[in-house]
Amino acid sequence: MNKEIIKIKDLKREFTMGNEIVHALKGISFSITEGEFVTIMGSSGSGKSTMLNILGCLDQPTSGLYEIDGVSVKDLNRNQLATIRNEKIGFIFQSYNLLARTSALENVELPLLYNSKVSTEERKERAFKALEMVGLGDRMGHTPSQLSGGQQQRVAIARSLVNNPVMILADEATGNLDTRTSYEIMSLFQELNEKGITITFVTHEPDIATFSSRTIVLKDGNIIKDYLNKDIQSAATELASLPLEPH
Ligand SMILES: Nc1ncnc2c1ncn2[C@@H]1O[C@H](COP(=O)(O)OP(=O)(O)OP(=O)(O)O)[C@@H](O)[C@H]1O
Repeated sequence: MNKEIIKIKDLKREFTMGNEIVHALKGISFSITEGEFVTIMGSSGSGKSTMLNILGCLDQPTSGLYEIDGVSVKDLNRNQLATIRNEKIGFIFQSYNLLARTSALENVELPLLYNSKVSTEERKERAFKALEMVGLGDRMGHTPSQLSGGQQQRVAIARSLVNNPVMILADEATGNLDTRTSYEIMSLFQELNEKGITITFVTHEPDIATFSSRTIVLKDGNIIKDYLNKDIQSAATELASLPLEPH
């Protein structure tokens, strides 16, 4: 059986707004095992960002268990959380978050700059290999403005891979791309997943979710569906039956 990368049990996140308590996550439980490609989907206000922030160790739950790669994040201090973020998770954002005047290769090298055990030579070699994995080996000297949106997102994906994280966490990673480029990026995620990379992808777009192998649907802070996308047709049928409001 594959290793559990994410384990969440009865996870709650509450926010205080004046005299009111907002129950953003109402007692969620699920696991993600090594090699899975999971979409967390839901309409606006369903709890996706709250979930993502907790998964990425940017926020802590009010109660419940969250373990990543066997480490319980509860009670970890700031430095320990930062180490988990740097070493165990590769982040990908909607707006790529690349340094503007810096080449693709240097952008991909960034996560390794903080690792004193990696020599300059090894850093460049690993960054180049990551760029090759996303099909941009021939663009390593280009700055972001010399690349298309899809290519910029590929650089960001290479950057997320370079540290060999246990999981990639993508936040609306196709949100700035046209439909064709979005599908190309999702096909790239599928290729990476076939190489064994564990992916958790947050989106509000049902057609994007069909590229993953499993979909977890949130509504009002609860999981209302958690199913395997055995094929595109069954995924589409499942998604069509969901009570999702437009975003
Ligand atoms: N810092 C906060 N303070 C108070 N309430 C919050 C806070 N963050 C989120 N919430 C509330 O928690 C609920 C879930 O919000 P969340 O941002 O996680 O939803 P979402 O699915 O990511 O929505 P969107 O797709 O619009 O970003 C909402 O009711 C929201 O208003």
